[in-house]
Amino acid sequence: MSSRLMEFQEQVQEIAAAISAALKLDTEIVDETMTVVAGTGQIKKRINQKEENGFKEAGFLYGRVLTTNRPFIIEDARNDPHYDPSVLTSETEEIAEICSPIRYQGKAIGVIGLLAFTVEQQKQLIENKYYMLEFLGQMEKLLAGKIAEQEAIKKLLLTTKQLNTIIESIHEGIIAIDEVGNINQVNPTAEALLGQTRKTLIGRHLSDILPGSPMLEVLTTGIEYKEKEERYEINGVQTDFLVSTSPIRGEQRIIGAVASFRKSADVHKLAYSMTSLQRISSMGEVIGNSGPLKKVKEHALKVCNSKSTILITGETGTGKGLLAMAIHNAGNRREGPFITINCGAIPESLLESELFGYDSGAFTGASRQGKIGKFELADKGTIFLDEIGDLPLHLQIKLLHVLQHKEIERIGGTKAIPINVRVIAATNKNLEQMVSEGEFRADLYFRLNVIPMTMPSLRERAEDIPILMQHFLKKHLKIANKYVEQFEEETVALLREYPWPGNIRELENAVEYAVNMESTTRITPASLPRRILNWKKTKRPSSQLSLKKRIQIEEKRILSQLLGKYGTSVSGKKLMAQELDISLATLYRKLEEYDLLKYEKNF
Ligand SMILES: Nc1ncnc2c1ncn2[C@@H]1O[C@H](COP(=O)(O)OP(=O)(O)OP(=O)(O)O)[C@@H](O)[C@H]1O
Repeated sequence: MSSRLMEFQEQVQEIAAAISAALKLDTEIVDETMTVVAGTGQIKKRINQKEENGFKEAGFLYGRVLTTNRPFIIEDARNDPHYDPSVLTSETEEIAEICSPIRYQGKAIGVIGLLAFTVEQQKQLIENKYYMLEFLGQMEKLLAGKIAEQEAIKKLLLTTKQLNTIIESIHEGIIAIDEVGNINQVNPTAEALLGQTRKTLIGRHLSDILPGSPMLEVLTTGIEYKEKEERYEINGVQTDFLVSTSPIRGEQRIIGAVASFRKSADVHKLAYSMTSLQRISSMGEVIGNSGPLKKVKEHALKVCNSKSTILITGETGTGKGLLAMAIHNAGNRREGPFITINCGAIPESLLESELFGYDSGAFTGASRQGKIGKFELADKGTIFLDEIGDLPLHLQIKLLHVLQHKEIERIGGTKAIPINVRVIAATNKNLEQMVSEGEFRADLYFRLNVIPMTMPSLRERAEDIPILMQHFLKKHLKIANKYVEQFEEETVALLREYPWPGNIRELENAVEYAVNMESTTRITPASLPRRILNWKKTKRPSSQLSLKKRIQIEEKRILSQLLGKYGTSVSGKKLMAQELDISLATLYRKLEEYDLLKYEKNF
């Protein structure tokens, strides 16, 4: 690191030359390392060399000035034991010198010396020594002033650089305008949000870029505002921003304003991701290895990157919501939001604004700033419309419009907002029947049903029950902080037989209940919910079923298993028929009889 004096060597040299010219003596200026920073006449050749070998402690002249922080007058250098001994060997030829420390903030940071090389100069120096000391004092002040100025500039440059780095890297758009409203600074985020480069923005009047911006009013009122929702057309698209603006005050008046802004939708998304309890769910979390479930999962992985609408049907609690989330997380939208809306759980009067949002002042009581809807929130992600069968008819029309035109209109809004959202809908209702009864629009049904999927009921995938039981046991032992080793065999047998009308949700609840009730280390049937125990009591034991029924149960089990093995393509069915040694027609009849053809939808 160079010394303070070295940092502006050029100016120091100018001062040295000015002193020399005024006093007709050679001038030498050294820094605290005793390196010659500037010099005139004979000293010039010593510039950048060290005086007294740079050794302050030797106690020679400059070392003494620096360590004692006071001036010295040497009237006869050759006979002064404290002068640099190099004069004795005639390496240096000065014969008298007056020198004074250069102080900055009280500390000696260098020495300024006036040197006499001739007897005449020596005489002049001795005669005017006090005047010269006084003069050196003035020069010292001048140098200290220069250093202070230089340091202030350095500090300012550093602060400006730091501020610029902050502005450049910040994730909010920043625009600064001058006192007449011309843009004089923008950061890269502002360029991205406004869809224009710095080159095209700087120098333009703000009203050309953001017409009607209240930022201009701040120039006259001087009143700042925070987080105001403002709408501008950016490259032909209506975009809402949250803007905060502050005036920049000069000595007497406002000399500009600076605004920071973000896209409203991004702010909402951030708030959503920070507050949502949404779990990360992958296809691996859809537990089960049974043929029917495996097929669904394989199908889901095939369509996860497509933009087409998926309609998942299946009984309540079969994992439709879980599958939707897993599809989202497996696909190329996984970085985007996954937004769920339960069309059956939200009062009809609120559902429309929940889905589509509303503009400020759309209706009495509407918040002044308007509200973003779930479709906008799901931009670049997936919206999961659960219980779609409960969507009222008038909203079915609106949803159809959204699916067809890929844009939404907020309630009370005048402009269409384009959206990029993948729709996954789910229902446990029979939509086809609802369509035939006029309760669900046929056109919407077909729009939704582009990729149909059916979640099998737990009864149809009973072989998954043990693995699900283990999964939920582990989960709820952890939550309840309990220790239970296993299920009693009798418990497993009972849970495998139970028909599970509430499917996996009911199974999970049963395991959770049992974990809480059980006081031994194995889960006994007695700890199961009463409903399941009562079912056992009232049910006819399987051993009492007729032979025909028992054969049917076994036949269905074999058929489902082979469907899982060969798939439902025609060639798969041919192989199945071959293995079972029956005709293809008989196989079809049996699949129909046992309601097994519906899995075709999953392929
Ligand atoms: N295969 C599975 N593996 C693990 N957990 C599952 C599985 N399927 C469902 N679950 C769990 O069961 C519960 C019910 O699932 P989900 O809510 O997805 O069902 P649903 O079919 O959407 O129900 P509804 O029709 O009532 O909305 C959830 O807690 C879910 O995590």
